[in-house]
Amino acid sequence: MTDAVLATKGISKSFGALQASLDISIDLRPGEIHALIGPNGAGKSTLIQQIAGGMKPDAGQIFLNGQDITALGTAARAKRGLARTFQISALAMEDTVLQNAVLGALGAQGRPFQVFGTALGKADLRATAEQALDRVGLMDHAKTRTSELSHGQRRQLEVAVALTLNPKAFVMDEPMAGLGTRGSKRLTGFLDSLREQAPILLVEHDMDAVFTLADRISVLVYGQIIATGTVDDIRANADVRRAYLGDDT
Ligand SMILES: Nc1ncnc2c1ncn2[C@@H]1O[C@H](COP(=O)(O)OP(=O)(O)OP(=O)(O)O)[C@@H](O)[C@H]1O
Repeated sequence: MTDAVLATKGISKSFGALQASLDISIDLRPGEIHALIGPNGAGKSTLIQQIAGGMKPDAGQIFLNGQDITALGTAARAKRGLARTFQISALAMEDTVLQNAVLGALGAQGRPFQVFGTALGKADLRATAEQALDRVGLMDHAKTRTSELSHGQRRQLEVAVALTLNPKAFVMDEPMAGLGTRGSKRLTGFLDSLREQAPILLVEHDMDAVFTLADRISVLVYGQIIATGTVDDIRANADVRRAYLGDDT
């Protein structure tokens, strides 16, 4: 598996006659943002779910830091440092920003059911949570109720919660969805800086964000990776232009 942080090897998954993933091998290297793009229904979510542990592949393996994690469930993968963000939001909207981050830190320690009042008092948990909030620029909003945050700030808070797990790799599912132009630009800048922390496998429809952020792009069409390469490689690839980007790009 060379030095890949996260890798799939020959992942396949079908739903009846529909082949949603076909022999997919991709990897995520230290410090990179690897974007996964493809038309609607190409199989991006299916692949991400198999990587995160919510869906079992019919065949193939998934490796985190060279270790085979295929048999592990979502929680076990998360504990090992696979941080999936931006699926249906797991934030507690009525709690404060700090409380959400502390809850994340609690989960990271395997104590998710500890009484909340006690948890906030625990200096180590609070320190972990505050450090994560500081990293994403939300410390000024620590006491703000989460429901009062903008969409973009909620995305940042989700990253902060993920950071309390000390992630080895991020898997991000459409972080730009629902954000306006300004919000997308801001989040793009933030994700750009986050790759130093841990590499990011990024599923995203916003091509401006993808072309700005991605070190490499893989293109998925009908369950198969048809190309992997740099932004320039992908822009110039005739198959990709035909299948996905349109010939006018
Ligand atoms: N649980 C399921 N049962 C049956 N078919 C499914 C299931 N999940 C996904 N599919 C089908 O698998 C194919 C791939 O779907 P998937 O959601 O992975 O695509 P996607 O690339 O994420 O699409 P989008 O960009 O619209 O989110 C689609 O044809 C979809 O209808």
